[in-house]
Amino acid sequence: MDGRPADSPAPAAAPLFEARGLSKTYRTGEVEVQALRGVDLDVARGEFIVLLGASGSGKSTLLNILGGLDTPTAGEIRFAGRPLSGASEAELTAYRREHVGFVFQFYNLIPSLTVVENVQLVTDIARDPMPAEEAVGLVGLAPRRDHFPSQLSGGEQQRVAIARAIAKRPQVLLCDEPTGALDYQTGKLVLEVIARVNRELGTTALVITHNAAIAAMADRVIHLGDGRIQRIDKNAQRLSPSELSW
Ligand SMILES: Nc1ncnc2c1ncn2[C@@H]1O[C@H](COP(=O)(O)OP(=O)(O)OP(=O)(O)O)[C@@H](O)[C@H]1O
Repeated sequence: MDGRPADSPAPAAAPLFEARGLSKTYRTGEVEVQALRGVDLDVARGEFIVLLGASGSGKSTLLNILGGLDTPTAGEIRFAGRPLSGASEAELTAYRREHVGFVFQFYNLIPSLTVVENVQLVTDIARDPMPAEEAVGLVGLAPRRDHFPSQLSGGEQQRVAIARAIAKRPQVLLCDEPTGALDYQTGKLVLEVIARVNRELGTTALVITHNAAIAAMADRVIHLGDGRIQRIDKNAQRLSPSELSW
């Protein structure tokens, strides 16, 4: 992507992500929407970041560009020192497959497969996965490993989705409103799992939420507004989800 062989070591000191002047304009017929307007951001390896902002402020657009699901209209984005902007579709697909775990509001599990089989879908094709059973254990679902999604609660299904996302040992976990469809207690359990993955596996985590209380879990809180970073708060101390209330 930048002239170095794809498997050459990245500069050790490079942040995991470096975004410079990142802009995104969507054009639908005559209508133009500027979803991002010049975002500059570095994300350190192992960081836990929460993204807050009103509906339409550009949170998902930013997350999708970081995850290689979308491309910027202008600006630069680097992952571990290598540019993602300008990468081909095939390079972005390889990047997503090897390095990025996604968790969305809805779980997208295969109904006819058990918990462990849903995770094996990923471990079967990943380069250096953990055993599917280990991922299922990490999210606390070992006793439910042979159950089907319809036999699980929403929070349990979301934990399967997290197990599926982390089983390939991605460097980054990108979560777009992971607790959006869950009640309070269940949402906390899911957040505990994301915090555990960040802590125990060192996986960098970026979490979009509408719930400002969740911000206390993060190392840094990025407030987006109108396609721009309005403010970045740093937490001196991170709280665990069990210490949060909303
Ligand atoms: N594929 C698209 N085509 C056209 N406009 C889009 C597209 N995706 C996003 N937008 C527009 O870009 C802006 C930013 O959208 P984005 O989804 O990033 O916001 P968000 O902060 O994640 O919002 P929400 O909290 O509602 O999910 C919005 O005005 C949205 O309508």
